[in-house]
Amino acid sequence: MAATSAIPRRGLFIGGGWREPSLGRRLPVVNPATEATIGDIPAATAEDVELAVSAARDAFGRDGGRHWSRAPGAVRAKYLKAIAAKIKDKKSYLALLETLDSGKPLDEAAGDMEDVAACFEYYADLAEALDGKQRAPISLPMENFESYVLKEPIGVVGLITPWNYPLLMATWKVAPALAAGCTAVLKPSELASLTCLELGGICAEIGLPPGVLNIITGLGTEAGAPLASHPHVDKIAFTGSTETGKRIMITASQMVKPVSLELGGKSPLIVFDDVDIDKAVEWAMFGCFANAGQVCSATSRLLLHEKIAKRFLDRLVAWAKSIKISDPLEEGCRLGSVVSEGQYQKIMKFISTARCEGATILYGGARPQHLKRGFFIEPTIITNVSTSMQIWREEVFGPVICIKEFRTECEAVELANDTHYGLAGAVISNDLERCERISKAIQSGIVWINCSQPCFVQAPWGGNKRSGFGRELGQWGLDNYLSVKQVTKYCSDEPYGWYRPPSKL
Ligand SMILES: NC(=O)c1ccc[n+]([C@@H]2O[C@H](COP(=O)([O-])OP(=O)(O)OC[C@H]3O[C@@H](n4cnc5c(N)ncnc54)[C@H](O)[C@@H]3O)[C@@H](O)[C@H]2O)c1
Ligand SMILES: C[N+](C)(C)CC=O
Repeated sequence: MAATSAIPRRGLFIGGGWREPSLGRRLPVVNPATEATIGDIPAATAEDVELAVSAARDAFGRDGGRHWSRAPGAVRAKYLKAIAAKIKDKKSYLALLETLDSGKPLDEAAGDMEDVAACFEYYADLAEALDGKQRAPISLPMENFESYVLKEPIGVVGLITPWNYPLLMATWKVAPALAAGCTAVLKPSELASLTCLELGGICAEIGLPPGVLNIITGLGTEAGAPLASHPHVDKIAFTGSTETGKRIMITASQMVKPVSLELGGKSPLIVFDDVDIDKAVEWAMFGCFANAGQVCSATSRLLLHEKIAKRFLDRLVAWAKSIKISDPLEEGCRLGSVVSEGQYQKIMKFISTARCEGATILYGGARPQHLKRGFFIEPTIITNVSTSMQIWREEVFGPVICIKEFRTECEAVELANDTHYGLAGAVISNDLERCERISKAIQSGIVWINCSQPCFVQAPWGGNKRSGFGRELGQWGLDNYLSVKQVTKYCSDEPYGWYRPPSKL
């Protein structure tokens, strides 16, 4: 079957079924590796948001919540496990769609699908465990009172997600939200929505109660903004750029609506002079060239100890030259295209500005000569960078690494923290005590020691500073969708005794 004939034509997934968008508009889907239009997705607007929120609200309260929001966790777990099983069955097909939509190598997309299934399974287990954690007693200093805590689903949640790991980033929100008993409206990125729409098909196949998950595709301004401002949405969980995150926060503040924000980054990787250079080079490459550098936590600022800088850069260039850049469907591809023409232009502009500001493009910086079509960019290594340059300060979200040297540990930490962002950081050294010191000193939500980027569903994920707040994954991911209620009981037979009783008639 030709790859493009695999693109299904979907509607919006609302109330358990497919609907055409109210205004009948659709957006083209462009394969960024070939520049060919391969399909289209529905363009939802405020009218569709209204329908989706209403379906989610009905599902939340249906029959007093007995079938979903107040059902035993084991009931919700059964659905989450069924979704995971379907994802595994359809892994190759979903990976193909993800690659055609986003340009990422097929191997990477297949790995993402495994992570998607694992995330649904993980939150199925947490949904089952939730009931056993209810009514946790609180120890009080007064014997005539007893208190316990209930964890309740927040309500209808709006989930707005980006294009770099389309189905995986959506799953990090959908799985815990559903496990908690919330009902949801998911708005994936207009640049890559195909696999999220397929998730709608899977929900229908496994018989998820209608309205529990609704999926609306469309532009941020037309579909995302009305979702964020909707008065019947109880929380917004957002992953995307810091600029959009700020807008969402302003909108949500009007209704004092809780938000969690997973935003951009400009993360450092510090490499000391006591390391195996080739091993460290591979982590540096994985940290900034995997997924064509379109990774929120990419370690795109490389800090090299001056004693190894020259040797390290020679090896980095040699390794970078050996990366297979090709159509992402080709076996062994390790660098596909970036997601869109807009992203391609944006990255190229960053590179040309770096050059104009006096930085050296040590390697790459252009379209690979053997690829005449598609939004491909060579892995790009930039040196002679000063801390005031745009390339040092701003998130590129492309296969571009910039490098500075340091002499002392103190200088390395200062350079690492010289950013408004605070998502991740990494250190490579054989001195583990030094690594521990640095992991405490780096101002970020995630620190990797002797590696960069590994990500586990059990461990918390999220940033500090302008990288956002709130944590996804692990138990923290479930807590994002639970509201904590204190229940306190007076349990003495005696009157309280604060007021004097009125005299009897
Ligand atoms: N911290 C993390 O875990 C994490 C993970 C992945 C990506 N990211 C960040 O995401 C960014 C790249 O993703 P992107 O380009 O899709 O980001 P983006 O902010 O452009 O878009 C993200 C989502 O927000 C929607 N949106 C846009 N404008 C909106 C508005 N006014 N109101 C409501 N919704 C709106 C978009 O349609 C999309 O669904 C990078 O900055 C990256 O670092 C962060
Ligand atoms: C969290 N991760 C690395 C899968 C995607 C961030 O962009």
